[in-house]
Amino acid sequence: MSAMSDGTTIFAPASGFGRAAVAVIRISGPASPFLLGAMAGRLPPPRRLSLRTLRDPASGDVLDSALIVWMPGPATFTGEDMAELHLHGGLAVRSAVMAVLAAQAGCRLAEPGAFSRRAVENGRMDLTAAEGAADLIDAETDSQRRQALRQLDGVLGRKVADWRDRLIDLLAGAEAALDFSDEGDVDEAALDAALHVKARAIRDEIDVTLADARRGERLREGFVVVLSGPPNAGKSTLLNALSRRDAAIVSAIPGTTRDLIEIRCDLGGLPVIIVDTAGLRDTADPVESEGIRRTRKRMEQADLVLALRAGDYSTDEALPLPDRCILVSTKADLGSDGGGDIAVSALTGQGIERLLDFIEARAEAALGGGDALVTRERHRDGLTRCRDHLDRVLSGPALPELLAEDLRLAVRALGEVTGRVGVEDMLDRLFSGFCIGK
Ligand SMILES: Nc1nc2c(c(=O)[nH]1)N(C=O)[C@@H](CNc1ccc(C(=O)N[C@@H](CCC(=O)O)C(=O)O)cc1)CN2
Ligand SMILES: Nc1nc2c(ncn2[C@@H]2O[C@H](COP(=O)(O)OP(=O)(O)OP(=O)(O)O)[C@@H](O)[C@H]2O)c(=O)[nH]1
Ligand SMILES: [K+]
Ligand SMILES: [Mg+2]
Repeated sequence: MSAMSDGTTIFAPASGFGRAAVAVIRISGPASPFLLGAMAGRLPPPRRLSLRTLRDPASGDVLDSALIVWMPGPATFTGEDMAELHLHGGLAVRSAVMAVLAAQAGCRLAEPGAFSRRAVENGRMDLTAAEGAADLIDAETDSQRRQALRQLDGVLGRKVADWRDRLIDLLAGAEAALDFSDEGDVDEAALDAALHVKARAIRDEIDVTLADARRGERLREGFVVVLSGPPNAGKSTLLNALSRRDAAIVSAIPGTTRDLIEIRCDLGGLPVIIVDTAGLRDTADPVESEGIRRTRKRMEQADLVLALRAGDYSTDEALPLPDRCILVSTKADLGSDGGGDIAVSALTGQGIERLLDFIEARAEAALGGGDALVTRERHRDGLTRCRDHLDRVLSGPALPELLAEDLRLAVRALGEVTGRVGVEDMLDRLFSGFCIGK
C-alpha cells in the first residue's frame, strides 16, 4: 500500500503546536537513524532517553539541547525505525528543527494519521485499535477515555476477528462441498444443517452487539442538549448558568442570539454538549431567519430539547415528543409560573442543580450502562452488512454457489471493520480525521 512502500521517512510534532515546556517530534521510516546521527552525533543505545546537542548538519548551528530516543524497528509503534526528539517547547526551536528535518533527503512532514496508518499497514495494530488511539486523544471525559482505551486494547477488534475466523471456516467447508458436490459422497443436508447452526450463532452474536441503542457512537459524540424557546426566554442566561461560563451574550433585546453556541461539559464523567440557539419567532430579518433555521435543524438532531418559557407566553415552537423534550419555566424569581416540568431562575440559582441532575440522568440513560463495542458508524455499517449476508445464508435453501458468495461477502464486511481488507479511499478518509503526529 502507498504509505508503506514509498520508502519515505516522516516527521511531525506529536505534542501539538502551541508553546509548552517540552515538544516531542516523532520520526518514522528508514532514514530515522541517519537523521538522528546527523543531528545528534552517534546514536544512543536503543530506547534510552539521552541528552544531546542537536545541530543543523549543513551549517553546524546549534538548534537545541534535547532529549532524544532511538527506537530500531520492527518493535516500534509503526513497525519502522523510529526516533523522537524531546525539544524545549518553544515555537522557534520547533520550527528550526522541523526546517532542518524537511531539508533532509527522503524526509517529509507527516500528514494527519500517517503514523497510525503505517502501524496498521505494518500489522502492528488493527484499524479499530488505531481508531481507539485517536479517540483516546479526543476523549474529554472519563467515560470517553474508558471506551477509547477498551477499543485501543482490542476489545472490538478481537471480537470481529473471531467472527471472521469462524466465518472463514464455514466458507472453507462450503467451498469444499461445492468442489465435491458432483462426487456424491458428501451428505449435503447434514452439511447445510451444521453450517446453519454455526452461521446462526454468529448472526445472533452480531445482532446482540448491534442492539446497543447506539450508546458507543453517542458516547464518542456527546449527548446534545438544545435550549430553545422564544426570544428573551432566558436561553443564553441559562446556558451560562449551566456551563458556569460567560459564553453567550445576554441582553434585554429580543433576538440577541443568532449563531448556535455550543458548550462542551462534563456531567458526572459523561460528555454533554449544551447548545444555545436563536429565539424562535416570525422575522423579516434574513440573518435572524438563518439563525432560526439552524435552531430548528439542531432541535431535530438533539438528544434532549429544553423548551424554555418565561411566564406563560405562547410560541409557535414545534416541540419534539416528551421522551426528548422538557418544558422549563425560566425567571422563577419574577414569580411567573410557566407551568413547565421544572422551574429555574438563573438570577437566584433556583432549580439549576436539579436541572443539571436531570440532564445527567438522561445522558446516563442514553450513553451509560455498559460497555458498547460499536463506537462508529463505520463499525455499525460493516457489522450490519455482515449480518444481512448471514440472514440470506439462513433464509432457506439456496444454490451452493450463492451461499458461498454470501459467506464471502460476510467475511469481507468484517475484514473492512478491522482493516484486513482496505479500500484505499476509505483509509484516506479515516486517517485524515486523525491528529498530525498520530
Ligand atoms: N514518547 C512517547 N510517548 C507515548 C507514545 C509515543 O509514541 N512516544 N505513544 C504513542 O502512541 C503512546 C504509547 N504507545 C506506544 C505503543 C507502542 C510503542 C512501542 O514501541 N511498541 C513496541 C515495543 C513495546 C515494548 O516496549 O514493550 C512494540 O509494540 O513492539 C510505543 C508507544 C503514548 N505515549
Ligand atoms: N429576573 C430574571 N431575568 C432573567 C433571567 N434569565 C434571563 N433574564 C433576563 O432576560 C433577558 C433575556 O435573557 P437572554 O438570556 O438574553 O434571553 P434569550 O432567550 O437568550 O434571548 P434571545 O437570544 O434574544 O433569543 C435578559 O435581560 C436577562 O437578564 C432570570 O432567571 N431572572
Ligand atoms: K435577549
Ligand atoms: Mg440568547
